Amino acid sequence: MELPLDESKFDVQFKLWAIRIPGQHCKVASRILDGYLLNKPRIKPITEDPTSERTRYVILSENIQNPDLSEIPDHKLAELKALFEIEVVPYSVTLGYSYWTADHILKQILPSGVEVPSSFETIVKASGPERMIDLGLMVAGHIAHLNIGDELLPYKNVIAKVIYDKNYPRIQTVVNKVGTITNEFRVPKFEVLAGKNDMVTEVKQHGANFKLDYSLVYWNSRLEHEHLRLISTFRPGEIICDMFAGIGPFAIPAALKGCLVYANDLNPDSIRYLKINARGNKVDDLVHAYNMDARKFISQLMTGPSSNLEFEESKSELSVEQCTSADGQLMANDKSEVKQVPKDSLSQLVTITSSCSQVDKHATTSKRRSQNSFGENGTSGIASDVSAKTKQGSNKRIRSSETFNKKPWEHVDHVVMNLPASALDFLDAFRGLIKRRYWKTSLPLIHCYCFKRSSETMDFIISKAESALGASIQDPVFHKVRGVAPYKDMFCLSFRLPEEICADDNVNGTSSCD
Ligand SMILES: C[S@@+](CC[C@H](N)C(=O)[O-])C[C@H]1O[C@@H](n2cnc3c(N)ncnc32)[C@H](O)[C@@H]1O
Repeated sequence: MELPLDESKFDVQFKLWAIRIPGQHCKVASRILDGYLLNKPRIKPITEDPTSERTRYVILSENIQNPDLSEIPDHKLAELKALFEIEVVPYSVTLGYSYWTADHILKQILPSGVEVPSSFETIVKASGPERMIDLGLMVAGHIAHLNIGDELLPYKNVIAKVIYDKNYPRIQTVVNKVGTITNEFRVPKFEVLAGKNDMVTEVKQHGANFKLDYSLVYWNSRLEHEHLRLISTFRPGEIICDMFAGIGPFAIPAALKGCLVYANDLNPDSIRYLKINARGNKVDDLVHAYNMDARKFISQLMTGPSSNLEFEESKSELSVEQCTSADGQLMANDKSEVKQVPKDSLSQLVTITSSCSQVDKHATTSKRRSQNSFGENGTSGIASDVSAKTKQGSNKRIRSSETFNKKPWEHVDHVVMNLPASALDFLDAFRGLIKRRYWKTSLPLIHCYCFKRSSETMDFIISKAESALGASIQDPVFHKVRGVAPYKDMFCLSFRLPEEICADDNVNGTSSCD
């Protein structure tokens, strides 16, 4: 059984020497003794003299072991003696649990050979975006998420307590992932090891705020840079289709940048939070949220006007605030009106936000969206904020309006598919989907996330994608997102949808893919 943490075990007493000096000489004395003073983080080497208000103690380094100060060069001592009479006194300092850093404490608790990362302190110091540190530790809002391996499981409570104690109040809940993720929503099971049992938190990423229930929806702070990278390739006014949107880490920032986003997720809780976040970030008019299987979503969205007639009709009926139930059927509107949507009807393709045909509204929205921290025109990230803020003029707004007037079976710029374990398989949904007789411009760019084992080649990944699409891919671009295991990396495969996937909608006797 795991023993409780005995904090007194970390007490370390330092027996030191100090010089008692008149208060007015503190500054000059510390200059003269530079290099010979106690040098410990957060401990001041000049301190009160408990016996007199007129004098101070200058605490000397632990390297000074003799009261005759023989380790200090004579000329420095002579300089001091010219100012005041040197009086050396014993001084003892006890540094305890509250003083030591998390990595210092964990190094002492955990078995030898277990590597405690030196970067552990980043969790304390990180004031900006969430950071990943070792021990399987990830931070989302007030939650520290551990992924403790079998070897360290006997120490899980102590590890959690140290993380909690050393990072409170920034961290208020420490959880450990239990078992492996088996559900299709990619949400782990957690046990709370320290702090309050509160899994609803808020995360800020590059100017957007995300609210989420960490126990109900997928969230991975380690994808922050990838979200930013991909979004930086979107331009204001573009139309984005996010097939596996989660709570919106692509969708919301893209909308903040002035894109129109069709965002879908199978998890009703993700869609509930996506809507909350769209509204919280004031982009609910640019984010259209859907709750269904991605294949069904993309085919209903892009097939053509016939399937979307009902899609359009259903939009006005449905609502904003809630859209939850196990099968995603039960939806409630702003005024808490609850509607039952017939299962398997086209009405499942429900937009939960206001209509995308409000062109004027979008024009102004695009203007407003330029006031955010996302880069544009392929520039990466925060550095381009300033240009995004200043450059976006009326031309862009007009262009945005025109683009937003197009239907998703006429024009989509980017399709995001972030379900790395199986997104490649979902590419079959594009076979025969787009009808050239409706489609107005070049086909969309697909950004399909996947895992690649070290035994696999890029060609193998492409051949998987091509066989799902039933067409060959030109000029594929691979971007390595991150290593997920020693022999497994996550990649983003980007390519333009090949013309061959267009439906053979040979209405007038000619191929409409021409
Ligand atoms: C890896 S997460 C990505 C979420 C988000 N795009 C991000 O970058 O953080 C994959 C998401 O796909 C959703 N999902 C899983 N299977 C799905 C399916 N068949 N259709 C639609 N969404 C699905 C999950 O609920 C989850 O939110």
